[in-house]
Amino acid sequence: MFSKLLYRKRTLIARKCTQAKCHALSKQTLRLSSSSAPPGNILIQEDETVQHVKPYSEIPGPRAIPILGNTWRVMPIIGQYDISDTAKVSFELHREYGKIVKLSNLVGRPDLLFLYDADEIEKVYRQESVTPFRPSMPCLVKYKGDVRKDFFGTLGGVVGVHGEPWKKFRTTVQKPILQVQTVKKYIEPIEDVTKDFISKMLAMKDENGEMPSDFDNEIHKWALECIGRVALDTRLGCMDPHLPPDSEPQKIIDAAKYALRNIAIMELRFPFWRYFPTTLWTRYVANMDYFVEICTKYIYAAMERLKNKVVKDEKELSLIERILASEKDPKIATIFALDLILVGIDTISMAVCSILYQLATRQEQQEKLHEELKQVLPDPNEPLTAKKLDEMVFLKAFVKEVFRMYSTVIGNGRTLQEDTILLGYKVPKGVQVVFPTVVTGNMEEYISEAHKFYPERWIKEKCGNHYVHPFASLPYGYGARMCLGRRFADLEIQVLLAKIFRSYKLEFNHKPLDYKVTFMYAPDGELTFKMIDR
Ligand code: HEM
Repeated sequence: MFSKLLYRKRTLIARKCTQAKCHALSKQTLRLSSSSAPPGNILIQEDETVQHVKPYSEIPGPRAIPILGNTWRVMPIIGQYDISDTAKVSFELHREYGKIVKLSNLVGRPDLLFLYDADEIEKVYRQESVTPFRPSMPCLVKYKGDVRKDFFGTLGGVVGVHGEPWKKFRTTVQKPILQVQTVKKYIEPIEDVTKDFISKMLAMKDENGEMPSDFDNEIHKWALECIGRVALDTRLGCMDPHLPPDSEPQKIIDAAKYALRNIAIMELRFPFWRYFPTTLWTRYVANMDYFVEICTKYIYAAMERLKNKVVKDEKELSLIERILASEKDPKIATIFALDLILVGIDTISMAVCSILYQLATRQEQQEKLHEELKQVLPDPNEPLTAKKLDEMVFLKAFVKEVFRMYSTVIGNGRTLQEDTILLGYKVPKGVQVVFPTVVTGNMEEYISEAHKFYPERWIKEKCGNHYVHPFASLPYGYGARMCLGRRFADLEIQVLLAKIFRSYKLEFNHKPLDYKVTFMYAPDGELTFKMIDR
């Protein structure tokens, strides 16, 4: 039995969607923490309708079986949900159970609560504390806090770290990495990397003018070269046309893929790795150790360079040099670099795979982009500037539309820090709430003509009556824990698209590809784009 609760619900409020500059209708309800709630099981809305607050146990969802709970559902062969296709699972749960779905009794982890209501997602985000808890990566928590406690000590970084230690670290690094001035300094270096990448693409064309079957790995190399320039202050040499499989860059890419792409398996299937060193866990640790070694090597080299540098103004310093100059302990820069490299390769690479595939299969839209680029860059060889990037309005809208329709990160989430009423159910603290943006970003209720690929919906002057709920599609998350690399991710994507599509056309003349989740949601198959001179 649960106690009786009584509270007021705010009425619907119509408001302009700030993100899309289009109007969105949103309703908000008040949070009800167990301590502040008056007793009762009735919820009175401002329009005086009465609704009952239902217990957590009544939330619909797949039924758990004894001993194996719901874990069996994600097991190979016997499970009904394929863990490698979490996007499909997200759609299936919504179709079968509605806007709130509970996956309970998962062995070794808290319940997962899938929430498909943008207003309620907004509520959870807006009510989060100054130390939001993103439920992710217990394997990384074990690695940083247990296996390599000797290295990390009390400095865990930001990824997989929570509470005060997270806040302290994030406060130290957030200002430099999110400052527009810092990001602008990297336009030229990122453009240099991208020019090298395009030369490489031209050299890679086969007799049909197509990219090789492992072109996605080439995109990973471009992404690593960019992030290496930002987080390690070095050019790692990924653009070398003859990189052997055991080269340092390829080993970093493989390690990042391994660390991220096995997370779902380690977290959702029976967590044997918690109790004894499984093969998966042993390889995970070896990969993470490799990251520690690489980051230590390059950050100490950057520190040595800085010692011999005559600096007149802080503005002359790179991102890493700023952190090294302001923090006594070089481990802060090393652990920061490790977090950025760990999550900054696969995310952006898969986003780029998806965006290029969408452009290559939407020739009309690609022409619009080319026309815009011709206007902003009449001379294709003139260097990019912040002002020119600002003027690429259609380019940015196209990227947002890909993120909305094919959400690269299929969802985000928060562990509730307090009991909360969600869609009329009393959800206890500790439950992990999942926001499946891959589904909410495609719901007609929140996005007009959601099924239509329409980049203009993101352009104020062109969106007409289209509305976008501001919490239906949040590619970089929201609030104090929002993506730390978002400014660099946007910059890298913009530079790449501007450089390719100003001078070349991409086509994809093969069977359409399905989307699938590895760690990110991206086209599943060979990206053999045909590259044609303009
Ligand atoms: C298109 C590419 C990317 C997407 C879609 C993306 C998306 C996200 C999302 C959804 C989160 C969780 C935010 C939240 O909990 O509210 C996140 C966190 C994070 N991202 Fe990104 N990201 C991308 C690229 C990058 C890159 C390139 C870097 C590094 C340079 C990066 C670094 C981080 C870090 C460090 C966090 C953890 C922040 C924290 O917990 O305090 N991301 N990202």
